[in-house]
Amino acid sequence: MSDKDRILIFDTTMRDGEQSPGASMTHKEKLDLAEILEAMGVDIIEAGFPNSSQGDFEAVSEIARRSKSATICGLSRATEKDIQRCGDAVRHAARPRIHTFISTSPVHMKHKLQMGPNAVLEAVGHSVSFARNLVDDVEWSPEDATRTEFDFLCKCIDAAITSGATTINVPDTVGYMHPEEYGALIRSLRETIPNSDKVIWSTHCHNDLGLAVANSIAGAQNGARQIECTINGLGERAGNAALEEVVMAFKVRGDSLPFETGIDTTRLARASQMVSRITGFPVQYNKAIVGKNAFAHESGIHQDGMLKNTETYEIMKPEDVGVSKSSLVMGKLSGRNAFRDKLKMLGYELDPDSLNEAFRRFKDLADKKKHVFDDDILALVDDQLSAMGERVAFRSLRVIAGSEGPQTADLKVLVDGEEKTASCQGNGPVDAVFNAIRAIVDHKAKLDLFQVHAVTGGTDAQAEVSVRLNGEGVMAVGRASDPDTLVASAKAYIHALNKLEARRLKRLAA
Ligand SMILES: CC(=O)SCCNC(=O)CCNC(=O)[C@H](O)C(C)(C)COP(=O)(O)OP(=O)(O)OC[C@H]1O[C@@H](n2cnc3c(N)ncnc32)[C@H](O)[C@@H]1OP(=O)(O)O
Ligand SMILES: CC(C)C(=O)C(=O)O
Repeated sequence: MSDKDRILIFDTTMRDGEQSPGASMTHKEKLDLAEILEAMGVDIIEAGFPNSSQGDFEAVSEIARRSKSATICGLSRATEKDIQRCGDAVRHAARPRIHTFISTSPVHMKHKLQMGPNAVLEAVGHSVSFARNLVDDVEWSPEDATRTEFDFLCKCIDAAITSGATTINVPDTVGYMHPEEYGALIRSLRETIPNSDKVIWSTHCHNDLGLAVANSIAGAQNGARQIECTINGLGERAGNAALEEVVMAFKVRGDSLPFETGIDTTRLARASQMVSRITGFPVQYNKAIVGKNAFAHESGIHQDGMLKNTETYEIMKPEDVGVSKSSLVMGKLSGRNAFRDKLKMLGYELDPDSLNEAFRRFKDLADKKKHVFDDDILALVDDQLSAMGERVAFRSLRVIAGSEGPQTADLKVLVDGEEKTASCQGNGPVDAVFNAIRAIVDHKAKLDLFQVHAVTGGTDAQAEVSVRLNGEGVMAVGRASDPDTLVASAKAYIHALNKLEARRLKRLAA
């Protein structure tokens, strides 16, 4: 038996989440999402606001019909029509719940509802009793509870409990509270209101100050046993508490947060991707738990630590949230150990000198290029290995190109270790480069083929150039890559020339 207290996870992605501008979901998308949420172990799914439209009514009804284990809930104002419609939708579920609410703060009562406190108090009792006549499970929320006068809040909650509410939710509707305050509010309400132990206390925190998850946890620490949250923290304005963050906080910090949920955390990443796809809201790269970078490490010192023991920089395993593995992202901050590991993964084991040279070239490339992909590294090492021991070695190139002309290439190479330079014009920059090579290394071979490919996507992708030379019946293909197409062209030509020379010598020896 676990000694941890069970926290009910109430997902409101399809109700409060759908209130994010632009996040509306189709009938089919809601059904698919409900299936994922239920399979993940969400205890209560708030599937919509049935009286808001015929479409939402049908979606909530169908989700209720298809539900197996989860409680299916709908939201309604404190009006008979809303509550009746909500009851009609959720009644198809094995476990139906009506959630009804009314504002209790002075600003909401005066300006929005245009009702006095007594009328609101009366509406609380009436709405909850009306809902209780339709279903046994009724949740009541004082909207804007955290800006409500404490005594009035207690009166309203007392009326809701007396009228049959089974869950009391305490919304921080405008995300105004900080954790200590919110926790203290939950505790004071529980300590003040009669029969408070007969209901489940719930949190519903908005993220206007970025404190929604922290406030929800403070709520749990002070007696709340239901947390209302959404996948990816979706929701009105800055959103709600993110389900994945709350759940993983309890899982990872069980030592000091003695709570457990029924969530299968290995399904979190998939749910996040699905919500992002449905709503078209991208998940922020550095979003906790489900962001693209949540398990990615780029700097050398971190990568080195990760290679030695993943616990150095990860407090949870990526597999625990449904991400297949951590990634060491190769970039300008990567170190030699991570680079060596990456090469090993790609099938290369270089001697120390070659590794140093490859690492130097990799850092050069990373300075020029934002993302260094595996294919870039492969091209770079292939390039280096094929250039080893060659007679002609590329040193530098400066090209004048563009519409003004004349296109000119200033080339510097080493031939048998001796530096040679040439400056040549041509019919276009590539022609100028090849003319410069010909001017330095006299040869009769003809250019048979010249091809350029982008190694990866993006305008900063490396160019991979292939050059085929035909020297009196002996063919040689040279390849090289570089972010600069002209440099890659020069290197590929030189590579082909070296191969041709090696073959010619082999022939002579034979
Ligand atoms: C904090 C929250 O997230 S609350 C939930 C927000 N969700 C939604 O609003 C769901 C989508 N909403 C809708 O589809 C529509 O607003 C409806 C169907 C609910 C109501 O539509 P309408 O009847 O056209 O009213 P409208 O939206 O213009 O105004 C809201 C009315 O409800 C009243 N109202 C607001 N909350 C409550 C409440 N909890 N109980 C009773 N009345 C309420 C307002 O005072 C206003 O009344 P008025 O028309 O007499 O001024
Ligand atoms: C209706 C309640 C629960 C709500 O969404 C809020 O106050 O933010």
